[in-house]
Amino acid sequence: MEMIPRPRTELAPGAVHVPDWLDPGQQRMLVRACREWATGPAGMRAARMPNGAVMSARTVCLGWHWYPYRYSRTLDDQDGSPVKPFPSWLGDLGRRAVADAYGDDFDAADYRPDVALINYYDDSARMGLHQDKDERAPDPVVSLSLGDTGMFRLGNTENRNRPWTDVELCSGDLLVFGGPSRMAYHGVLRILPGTREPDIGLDRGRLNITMRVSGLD
Ligand SMILES: O=C(O)CCC(=O)C(=O)O
Ligand SMILES: [Fe+2]
Repeated sequence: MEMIPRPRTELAPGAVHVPDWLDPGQQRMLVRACREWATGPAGMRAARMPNGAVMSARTVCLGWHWYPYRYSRTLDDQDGSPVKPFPSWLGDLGRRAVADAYGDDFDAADYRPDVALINYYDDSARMGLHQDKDERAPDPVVSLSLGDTGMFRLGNTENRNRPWTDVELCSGDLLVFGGPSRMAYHGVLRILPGTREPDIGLDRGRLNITMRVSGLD
Protein backbone atom coordinates (compact mmCIF):
# COMPACT_ATOMS: atom_id res chain seq x y z
CA MET A 1 0.00 0.00 0.00
CA GLU A 2 1.24 3.44 -0.85
CA MET A 3 1.68 6.25 1.64
CA ILE A 4 -0.08 8.59 -0.76
CA PRO A 5 -3.53 7.17 -1.53
CA ARG A 6 -4.11 6.45 -5.18
CA PRO A 7 -7.50 7.63 -6.42
CA ARG A 8 -10.18 5.45 -7.90
CA THR A 9 -10.06 6.13 -11.64
CA GLU A 10 -12.27 5.50 -14.64
CA LEU A 11 -9.59 4.61 -17.19
CA ALA A 12 -12.14 4.55 -20.01
CA PRO A 13 -15.94 4.30 -20.05
CA GLY A 14 -16.78 1.09 -18.20
CA ALA A 15 -13.21 0.47 -17.03
CA VAL A 16 -12.77 1.31 -13.35
CA HIS A 17 -9.58 0.93 -11.31
CA VAL A 18 -10.06 0.73 -7.55
CA PRO A 19 -6.66 0.78 -5.79
CA ASP A 20 -6.24 -1.19 -2.55
CA TRP A 21 -9.66 -2.84 -2.84
CA LEU A 22 -8.49 -5.97 -1.00
CA ASP A 23 -7.12 -5.60 2.50
CA PRO A 24 -3.95 -7.53 3.41
CA GLY A 25 -5.93 -10.34 5.07
CA GLN A 26 -8.04 -10.88 1.94
CA GLN A 27 -4.89 -10.79 -0.20
CA ARG A 28 -3.25 -13.42 1.98
CA MET A 29 -6.34 -15.61 1.78
CA LEU A 30 -6.41 -15.32 -2.03
CA VAL A 31 -2.70 -16.15 -2.34
CA ARG A 32 -3.32 -19.25 -0.25
CA ALA A 33 -6.22 -20.23 -2.50
CA CYS A 34 -4.15 -19.61 -5.65
CA ARG A 35 -1.39 -21.82 -4.29
CA GLU A 36 -3.88 -24.63 -3.86
CA TRP A 37 -5.37 -24.16 -7.35
CA ALA A 38 -1.88 -23.99 -8.86
CA THR A 39 -0.89 -27.35 -7.41
CA GLY A 40 -0.93 -30.31 -9.76
CA PRO A 41 -2.19 -32.52 -11.19
CA ALA A 42 -3.90 -30.18 -13.61
CA GLY A 43 -1.99 -27.28 -12.05
CA MET A 44 -0.52 -24.16 -13.59
CA ARG A 45 0.89 -24.33 -17.07
CA ALA A 46 2.08 -21.96 -19.77
CA ALA A 47 -0.45 -22.19 -22.58
CA ARG A 48 0.80 -22.88 -26.08
CA MET A 49 -0.52 -20.64 -28.85
CA PRO A 50 -1.56 -22.02 -32.23
CA ASN A 51 1.69 -20.65 -33.73
CA GLY A 52 3.69 -22.74 -31.26
CA ALA A 53 4.73 -19.85 -29.04
CA VAL A 54 4.38 -20.47 -25.32
CA MET A 55 2.91 -17.79 -23.08
CA SER A 56 5.28 -16.42 -20.43
CA ALA A 57 2.56 -16.22 -17.78
CA ARG A 58 1.46 -19.51 -16.27
CA THR A 59 -2.25 -20.12 -15.85
CA VAL A 60 -4.72 -22.31 -14.05
CA CYS A 61 -8.46 -22.05 -14.65
CA LEU A 62 -11.56 -22.58 -12.54
CA GLY A 63 -15.04 -23.37 -13.83
CA TRP A 64 -14.10 -23.52 -17.47
CA HIS A 65 -10.62 -24.31 -18.78
CA TRP A 66 -9.32 -21.72 -21.25
CA TYR A 67 -6.78 -22.55 -23.88
CA PRO A 68 -6.08 -20.64 -27.08
CA TYR A 69 -8.78 -19.83 -28.06
CA ARG A 70 -11.68 -21.59 -26.44
CA TYR A 71 -13.21 -22.88 -23.22
CA SER A 72 -13.68 -26.49 -22.24
CA ARG A 73 -14.87 -28.38 -19.17
CA THR A 74 -11.78 -30.57 -19.51
CA LEU A 75 -8.07 -29.78 -19.75
CA ASP A 76 -7.81 -30.70 -23.41
CA ASP A 77 -4.29 -29.27 -23.76
CA GLN A 78 -3.05 -30.96 -20.58
CA ASP A 79 -4.12 -34.34 -19.24
CA GLY A 80 -7.81 -34.17 -20.20
CA SER A 81 -8.92 -34.09 -16.58
CA PRO A 82 -11.97 -32.08 -15.47
CA VAL A 83 -11.44 -28.39 -14.76
CA LYS A 84 -11.32 -27.36 -11.11
CA PRO A 85 -14.63 -26.01 -9.79
CA PHE A 86 -15.36 -22.31 -9.54
CA PRO A 87 -16.07 -21.72 -5.83
CA SER A 88 -19.20 -19.82 -4.90
CA TRP A 89 -17.28 -17.57 -2.47
CA LEU A 90 -15.22 -16.32 -5.40
CA GLY A 91 -18.41 -15.41 -7.25
CA ASP A 92 -19.56 -13.49 -4.17
CA LEU A 93 -16.29 -11.56 -4.22
CA GLY A 94 -16.76 -10.85 -7.94
CA ARG A 95 -20.26 -9.49 -7.31
CA ARG A 96 -18.98 -7.21 -4.55
CA ALA A 97 -16.22 -6.06 -6.91
CA VAL A 98 -18.68 -5.08 -9.64
CA ALA A 99 -20.96 -3.37 -7.13
CA ASP A 100 -18.07 -1.32 -5.70
CA ALA A 101 -16.59 -0.42 -9.09
CA TYR A 102 -19.82 0.51 -10.83
CA GLY A 103 -22.10 1.61 -8.02
CA ASP A 104 -25.57 1.88 -9.48
CA ASP A 105 -24.44 1.87 -13.10
CA PHE A 106 -24.78 -1.89 -13.35
CA ASP A 107 -27.00 -4.34 -11.53
CA ALA A 108 -24.22 -6.19 -9.75
CA ALA A 109 -26.67 -8.56 -8.04
CA ASP A 110 -27.10 -10.29 -11.42
CA TYR A 111 -23.36 -10.75 -11.97
CA ARG A 112 -22.67 -14.49 -11.95
CA PRO A 113 -19.06 -15.21 -12.95
CA ASP A 114 -18.44 -18.88 -13.76
CA VAL A 115 -14.82 -18.75 -14.96
CA ALA A 116 -11.62 -17.61 -13.32
CA LEU A 117 -8.18 -17.51 -14.88
CA ILE A 118 -5.34 -17.29 -12.41
CA ASN A 119 -2.16 -16.03 -14.02
CA TYR A 120 1.27 -16.11 -12.41
CA TYR A 121 3.94 -13.77 -13.75
CA ASP A 122 7.58 -14.21 -12.84
CA ASP A 123 9.93 -11.21 -13.11
CA SER A 124 10.24 -11.47 -16.88
CA ALA A 125 6.71 -12.56 -17.81
CA ARG A 126 4.39 -10.34 -19.82
CA MET A 127 1.08 -10.61 -21.60
CA GLY A 128 0.66 -9.21 -25.09
CA LEU A 129 -2.27 -6.99 -25.96
CA HIS A 130 -5.39 -9.04 -26.56
CA GLN A 131 -9.15 -8.95 -26.15
CA ASP A 132 -10.99 -11.31 -23.80
CA LYS A 133 -13.35 -12.52 -26.47
CA ASP A 134 -13.87 -16.24 -26.00
CA GLU A 135 -16.82 -15.55 -23.67
CA ARG A 136 -20.33 -15.49 -25.09
CA ALA A 137 -21.76 -13.06 -22.54
CA PRO A 138 -21.43 -9.26 -22.37
CA ASP A 139 -20.80 -9.10 -18.62
CA PRO A 140 -17.76 -7.31 -17.21
CA VAL A 141 -14.38 -8.86 -16.41
CA VAL A 142 -13.23 -8.52 -12.80
CA SER A 143 -9.46 -8.44 -12.26
CA LEU A 144 -7.66 -8.74 -8.92
CA SER A 145 -3.91 -8.29 -8.59
CA LEU A 146 -1.63 -9.76 -5.92
CA GLY A 147 2.10 -9.49 -5.27
CA ASP A 148 4.46 -7.49 -7.45
CA THR A 149 3.09 -4.53 -9.36
CA GLY A 150 2.19 -5.10 -12.99
CA MET A 151 2.36 -2.34 -15.58
CA PHE A 152 -0.99 -2.80 -17.28
CA ARG A 153 -2.12 -1.29 -20.57
CA LEU A 154 -5.79 -0.70 -21.31
CA GLY A 155 -6.19 0.07 -24.96
CA ASN A 156 -9.14 0.77 -27.20
CA THR A 157 -11.64 -1.69 -28.64
CA GLU A 158 -10.54 -1.29 -32.28
CA ASN A 159 -6.88 -2.24 -32.44
CA ARG A 160 -3.60 -2.44 -30.53
CA ASN A 161 -2.67 1.15 -31.30
CA ARG A 162 -3.33 4.32 -29.33
CA PRO A 163 -5.27 5.55 -27.53
CA TRP A 164 -4.32 3.55 -24.49
CA THR A 165 -3.90 4.16 -20.78
CA ASP A 166 -1.09 2.61 -18.75
CA VAL A 167 -1.72 1.96 -15.10
CA GLU A 168 0.20 0.22 -12.33
CA LEU A 169 -1.82 -2.62 -10.86
CA CYS A 170 -0.53 -3.12 -7.33
CA SER A 171 -1.24 -5.83 -4.80
CA GLY A 172 -4.87 -5.59 -3.73
CA ASP A 173 -6.02 -3.53 -6.70
CA LEU A 174 -9.31 -4.15 -8.46
CA LEU A 175 -9.95 -3.44 -12.11
CA VAL A 176 -13.35 -3.99 -13.69
CA PHE A 177 -13.74 -3.64 -17.43
CA GLY A 178 -17.14 -3.95 -18.95
CA GLY A 179 -19.73 -2.07 -20.95
CA PRO A 180 -18.05 -0.01 -23.69
CA SER A 181 -14.63 -1.29 -22.51
CA ARG A 182 -15.51 -4.99 -22.37
CA MET A 183 -13.73 -5.64 -25.66
CA ALA A 184 -10.82 -3.28 -25.01
CA TYR A 185 -7.40 -4.60 -25.93
CA HIS A 186 -5.29 -4.99 -22.81
CA GLY A 187 -2.09 -6.58 -21.62
CA VAL A 188 0.73 -6.57 -19.11
CA LEU A 189 3.82 -4.70 -20.30
CA ARG A 190 6.10 -5.77 -17.48
CA ILE A 191 6.35 -6.76 -13.86
CA LEU A 192 8.11 -4.47 -11.41
CA PRO A 193 10.09 -6.98 -9.32
CA GLY A 194 10.34 -6.48 -5.59
CA THR A 195 7.38 -4.10 -5.35
CA ARG A 196 5.03 -6.46 -3.52
CA GLU A 197 3.72 -5.03 -0.31
CA PRO A 198 2.49 -5.92 2.27
CA ASP A 199 3.65 -9.45 3.09
CA ILE A 200 0.89 -11.66 1.73
CA GLY A 201 2.76 -14.94 1.45
CA LEU A 202 4.02 -14.48 -2.11
CA ASP A 203 7.81 -14.27 -2.20
CA ARG A 204 8.14 -13.25 -5.81
CA GLY A 205 6.15 -12.50 -8.88
CA ARG A 206 2.60 -11.39 -9.51
CA LEU A 207 -0.73 -13.17 -9.44
CA ASN A 208 -3.75 -11.94 -11.32
CA ILE A 209 -7.22 -13.41 -11.02
CA THR A 210 -9.76 -12.54 -13.69
CA MET A 211 -13.38 -13.57 -13.31
CA ARG A 212 -15.66 -13.71 -16.31
CA VAL A 213 -19.11 -14.88 -17.32
CA SER A 214 -18.64 -17.55 -19.98
CA GLY A 215 -22.17 -17.54 -21.37
CA LEU A 216 -21.61 -21.27 -21.98
CA ASP A 217 -23.42 -24.28 -20.55
O1 LIG B 1 -2.69 -10.03 -15.56
C1 LIG B 1 -3.49 -9.17 -15.90
O2 LIG B 1 -3.60 -8.11 -15.30
C2 LIG B 1 -4.35 -9.40 -17.11
C3 LIG B 1 -4.67 -10.83 -17.40
C4 LIG B 1 -5.47 -10.98 -18.65
O3 LIG B 1 -5.65 -10.07 -19.40
C5 LIG B 1 -6.09 -12.29 -18.97
O4 LIG B 1 -5.90 -13.26 -18.24
O5 LIG B 1 -6.80 -12.36 -19.99
FE1 LIG C 1 -7.25 -10.55 -20.79
